Amino acid sequence: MASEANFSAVPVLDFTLLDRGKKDQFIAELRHAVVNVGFLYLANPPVSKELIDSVVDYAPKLFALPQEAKDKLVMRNSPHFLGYNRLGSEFTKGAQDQREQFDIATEYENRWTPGQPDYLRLWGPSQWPDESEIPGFRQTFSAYLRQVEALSFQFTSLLAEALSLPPDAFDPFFNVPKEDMQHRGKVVKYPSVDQVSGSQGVGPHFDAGFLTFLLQASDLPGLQVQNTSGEWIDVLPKPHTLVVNIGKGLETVTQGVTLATSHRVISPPVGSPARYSIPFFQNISLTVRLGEMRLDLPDHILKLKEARGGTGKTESVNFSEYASEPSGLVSLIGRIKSHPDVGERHYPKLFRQLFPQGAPKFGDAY
Ligand SMILES: O=C(O)CCC(=O)C(=O)O
Ligand SMILES: [Fe+2]
Repeated sequence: MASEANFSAVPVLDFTLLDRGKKDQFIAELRHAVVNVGFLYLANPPVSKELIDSVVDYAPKLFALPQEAKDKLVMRNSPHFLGYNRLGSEFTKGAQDQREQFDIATEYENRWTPGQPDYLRLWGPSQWPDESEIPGFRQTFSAYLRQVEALSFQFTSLLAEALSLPPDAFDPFFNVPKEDMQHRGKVVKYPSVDQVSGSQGVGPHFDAGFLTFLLQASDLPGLQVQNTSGEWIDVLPKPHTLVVNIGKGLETVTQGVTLATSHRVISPPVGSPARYSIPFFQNISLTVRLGEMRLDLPDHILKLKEARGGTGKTESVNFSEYASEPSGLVSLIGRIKSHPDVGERHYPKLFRQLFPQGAPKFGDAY
């Protein structure tokens, strides 16, 4: 019997159903999408169209800055793993990813002092390009990330309802107040396959945290998600949508009822322009231990998982620590594995525990 999770397309949910007296329909569609697919398009999201147009417009301009200006913002400068990475500096399961990227984040003032756990240093200021080189970039991206942050919290309430939980059921995973948190974003460039060495934009991986909200900033194919039969399903760009997907953290706390789905990006075809994307990764509090925070899911919801049958094909690495460690440590370990050069410089002790033989040449994206 074909399990329901052998989806052949990513469902589209229209956010305006909520304002049109059709919340029940939205919630039912959301339940189906998070349980059986782990990915959805959110059409007409409550994010300003002007801001979306503006960040899409800025993306190529950011990468067109002189190499020297980009290298000034290199991630190695930052204990918060924020900043620039050149093409080819990340690997996924041993194979080189063909993408260039800037990690940025919502504003956050770091209050770590020596003696406190290292993972409390994970959040902090972004490295922004010079205002004179790309005027308005910082303000525009900060405003965009703020709006997606607000959406992300609204979305976790809707998700709670879809799982027959009270709307505030996910609150214990966030800081109090919720605004006292940092969420991460990226601006990513995938050059066409003839410009790079190989077609792996980014290899198959799971996202780590709670929810990801992805803006596909080019009208190009490339993003694909894997169903439980192992087939790769295209997630072609659709105007006025964000792509939303479940991270391993959320999958863990929902006891696997919601699905973190493996996905990858294939480099754009020969001769085509570069593909740009702008993901937003919703974080959870650095201090929560997910293993201690099971949600009280009702039986009829737990049964949806059995009805679904299988889970994704891609092997999951890096997430076993969620069972016992604070989420901040899980994230920090993931970041050091992805960016060993940053780890070696800013977290030498933990770096040596993870890599007793010294630095690998490249880090693993996941
Ligand atoms: O660029 C994309 O479309 C997806 C990127 C992605 O999956 C990631 O960076 O985690
Ligand atoms: Fe991803």
